[in-house]
Amino acid sequence: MDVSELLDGLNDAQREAVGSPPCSQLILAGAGSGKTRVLVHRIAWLLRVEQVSPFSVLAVTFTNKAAAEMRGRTEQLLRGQSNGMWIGTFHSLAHRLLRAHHQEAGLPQAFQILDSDDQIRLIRRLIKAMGLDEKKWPAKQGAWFINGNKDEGLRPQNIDHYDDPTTKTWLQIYEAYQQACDRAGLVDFAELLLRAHELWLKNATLLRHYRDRFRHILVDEFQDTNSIQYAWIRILAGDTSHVTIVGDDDQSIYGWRGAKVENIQKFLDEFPGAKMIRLEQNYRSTATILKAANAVIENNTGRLGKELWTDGSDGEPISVYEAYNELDEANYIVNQLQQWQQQGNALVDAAILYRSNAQSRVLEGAFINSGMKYRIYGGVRFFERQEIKDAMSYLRLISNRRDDAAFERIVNTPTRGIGETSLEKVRLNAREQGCSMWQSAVMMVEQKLLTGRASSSVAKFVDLIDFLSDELAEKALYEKVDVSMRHSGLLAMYQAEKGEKGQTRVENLEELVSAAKDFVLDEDEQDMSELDSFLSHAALEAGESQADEFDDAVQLMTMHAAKGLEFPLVFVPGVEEGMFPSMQSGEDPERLEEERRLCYVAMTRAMKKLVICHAETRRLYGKESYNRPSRFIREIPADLIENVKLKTTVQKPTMQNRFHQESERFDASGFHLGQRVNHTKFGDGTVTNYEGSGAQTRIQVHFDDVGSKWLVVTYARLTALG
Ligand SMILES: Nc1ncnc2c1ncn2[C@@H]1O[C@H](COP(=O)(O)OP(=O)(O)OP(=O)(O)O)[C@@H](O)[C@H]1O
Ligand SMILES: [Mg+2]
Repeated sequence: MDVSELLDGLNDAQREAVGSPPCSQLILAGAGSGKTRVLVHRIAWLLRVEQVSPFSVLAVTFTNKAAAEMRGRTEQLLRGQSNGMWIGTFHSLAHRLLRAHHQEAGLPQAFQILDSDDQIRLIRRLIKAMGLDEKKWPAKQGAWFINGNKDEGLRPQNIDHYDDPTTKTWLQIYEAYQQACDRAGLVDFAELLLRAHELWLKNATLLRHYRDRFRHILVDEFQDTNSIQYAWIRILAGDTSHVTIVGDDDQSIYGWRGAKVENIQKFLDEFPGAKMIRLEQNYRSTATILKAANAVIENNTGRLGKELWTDGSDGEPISVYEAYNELDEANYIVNQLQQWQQQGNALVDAAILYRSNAQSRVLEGAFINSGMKYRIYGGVRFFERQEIKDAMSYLRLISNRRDDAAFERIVNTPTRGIGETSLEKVRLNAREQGCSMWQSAVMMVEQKLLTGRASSSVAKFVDLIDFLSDELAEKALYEKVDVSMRHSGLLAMYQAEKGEKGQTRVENLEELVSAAKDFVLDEDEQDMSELDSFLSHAALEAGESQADEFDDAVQLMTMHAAKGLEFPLVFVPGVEEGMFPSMQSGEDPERLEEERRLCYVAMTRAMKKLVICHAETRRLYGKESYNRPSRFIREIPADLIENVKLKTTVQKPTMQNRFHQESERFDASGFHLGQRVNHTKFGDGTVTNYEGSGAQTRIQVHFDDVGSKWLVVTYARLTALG
């Protein structure tokens, strides 16, 4: 057998990691040093050379996208199927386990996943039902408390409240929430992991079975595992399995969500035989990018310490663009991308990585204006869109009547004349009876506990769901989706919604039918109903694969979502104090260091060219702020930077250039962003924004006395000052 291709194209340290006999290993190395590549080759090596059965391999990665890639690349190296291997995220693997052993885990067969949005809604309702003031007890904070404790493996009874009244109340909320979830057969993301862990703690036979099976466990991005994830791997491995972990302490960016970089040290303590391998050559980035990233991360303390070098060329300097405001920044990026395209490059090779999702809106605006294609990872993802969640809720309720979150979402969507008062009665009754909303509704109709109109509306809703579930029992999955959205009136409701938005929603619903048509059960899920499997996939994979996957489009995502990925051209907008590092982290040394690691992650995604932008003023969340460039820019050695200070200019339409719009760019007689101007009525001000072109150009001026106004340049009779 020719296995040389498994080692060809690897350096010595990488070969050692890939080709050693089965053992536990820690591969600790910086960004772009080939950790993920080693992991994939290692799996292939175990299967092809060590003749390990694919059934004995469990591999964990960070996103579904990475998991799909890992499976694809392994199959390529194996020239065939990797059937039997478990590859996935912690969440998807835990989910798989719970599906297979729902009884042992104390879950109903049709249990559903509660996503974070629904989780917050449920908590909000419970807080209200407990008679607490929502302002003092925000649902989001409740979710934080609950998830944070679950990530540490803590149930309410394990948490000490030290007689602190605040903690006591949060605990009560946690308890009420857990009861509601258990009653409804709902499992949130953190619960997936906690239950999967408890399943093994409680069930020795099951644990033994899986321990015997998974003799080879491999974990990518190990620096971002939290306590429960570590515990889950630890108990599964026991003393017999070989565990390979791969990580980089400098890329630990989920501390805020409970990730523990200390798990690396813990691993070394608990697997004393583990081999430690360091990779030091970076194959991803130019020397310039690498030097810059190294210089930034050096400002952190307590690092495990790694040196990265490359024998690649210096490449281009890092561009730092000083924008006037966020619109100027977006326009600049679009311009640069147009040039990139003109040079014969593909858009898909470029990415924009931002600190916060809210930054994408302005960028999207600029892309739409210019007609350039873009794809957002993570924003409002397909399966998280309102209309999709509505449609899925019908399916969820058809599959599981106890799903209160689904019930709440659709009982009056489209409107059926079931008011908040009646619903409140149904809720109250459900609480008193300790039953689901559905049961409570049925009971109240039967016992005539609701007023006439509400009662008949609720009865109709109950009949509708019962009818759908009978009618659709034998139908194909896509028909279930199609018929339920038509019959329930959901489709008609969105068809009646006017304008672009309504149309997009209808298109999305149609897309959902196609998604159902394309859906195939995984080989290991054959014992599950197609519908349940579809619902879980939707919740777990929300949007990671998008409809327009094959279009050439710029990729937009948060820095967090970019982990493990690489792109020839990377833009990082909004690198300002208060944005990045964020306002809250500026003062707190630990959080500041996590922001710096995030900066390191963002910079090291770039292969050839890195462009950093900052704006003098920025409007975000409806507020205007004036920010200094981020300290992270100052931490980059000046000789690696090329400063760009091209302010985008606004075209001033004159009678002449209405007909020759392209011909006249701004010159000394026109306006540009930041320009001081005078208006006969409003006085002096500064140009802060513009949109449109030619005679339609509108500019926004912030007047010293009367604040911001939008003006059509042609009519505004503005004069330039200075
Ligand atoms: N020995 C090698 N020769 C040539 N290219 C390599 C080698 N090792 C890795 N690469 C390439 O370098 C790039 C980075 O590799 P990889 O993504 O595995 O790094 P990583 O350490 O996992 O990075 P990150 O920390 O960002 O996850 C990839 O394009 C990979 O194909
Ligand atoms: Mg990687």
